[in-house]
Amino acid sequence: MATDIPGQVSPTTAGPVSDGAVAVRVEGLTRAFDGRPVIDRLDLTLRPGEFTALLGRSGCGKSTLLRVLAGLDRDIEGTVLVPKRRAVAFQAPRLMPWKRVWRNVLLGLDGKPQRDVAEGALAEVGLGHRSGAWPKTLSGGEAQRASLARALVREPDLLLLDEPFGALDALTRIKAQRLVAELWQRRGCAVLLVTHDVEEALLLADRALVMRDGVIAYETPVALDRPRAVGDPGFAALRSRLLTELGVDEPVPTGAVA
Ligand SMILES: Nc1ncnc2c1ncn2[C@@H]1O[C@H](COP(=O)(O)OP(=O)(O)OP(=O)(O)O)[C@@H](O)[C@H]1O
Repeated sequence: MATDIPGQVSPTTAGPVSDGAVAVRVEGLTRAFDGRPVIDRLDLTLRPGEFTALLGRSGCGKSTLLRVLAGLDRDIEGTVLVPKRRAVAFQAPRLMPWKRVWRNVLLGLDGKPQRDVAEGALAEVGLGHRSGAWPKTLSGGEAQRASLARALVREPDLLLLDEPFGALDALTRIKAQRLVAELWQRRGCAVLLVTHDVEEALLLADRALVMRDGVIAYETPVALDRPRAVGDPGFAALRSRLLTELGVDEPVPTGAVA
């Protein structure tokens, strides 16, 4: 199931990954820009069906890592093994304005465009009725759902999400988070979600990673029952720990004596 993304400098060999126990295996990954390594001998394993959130301060290399896993950046050293079937959705929905929504969903797929396949994916994200619409007539949330449908139609074993809710208003964002949780539970694919939002990570993920200094510097399982709520027992302790790892001090609650 795994496929190798060769680095420009000959990659080191990885162990067997097609045993079904691993969806992604990254070993000793390095990516430098202008001689400065942004990712520096990073190791990472994702299990099939696992929902993982990737946190980290701005500029730490989260998107760079995601682009490598998506196969969009091959100028790397180290070993990257990922499933062949993978899809990515970015913060900007990246719809082609001159193509109707259903054609956008099928963009880049091989074979004859099958509208019913696109409409199946659009229905899954609650957008079946907008299949024939032009992208400019969609709201921000609808465009983001179309972008998710474009990812789903690829039937990914690995879904890569780069801050897909970042530009949405608070209410639309909550709905989009619920949709992703539903899709993940239905599809059973591994998900790697890049987010700035600790609460979002804890609402959705099985495991949260913190990237720092070019590596995964901290990780924790998120062993909270689903569906989750911010007020759940255990939530606050995990949030506080993750914020500390991100170098953010939690505000002292109003009325508390510092
Ligand atoms: N194509 C590029 N050329 C040069 N530098 C780059 C390139 N892409 C990324 N970088 C640099 O690599 C570092 C990591 O960028 P990246 O976008 O991966 O960070 P990030 O953690 O996703 O940040 P943010 O949370 O702000 O989106 C930054 O310093 C960025 O300027």
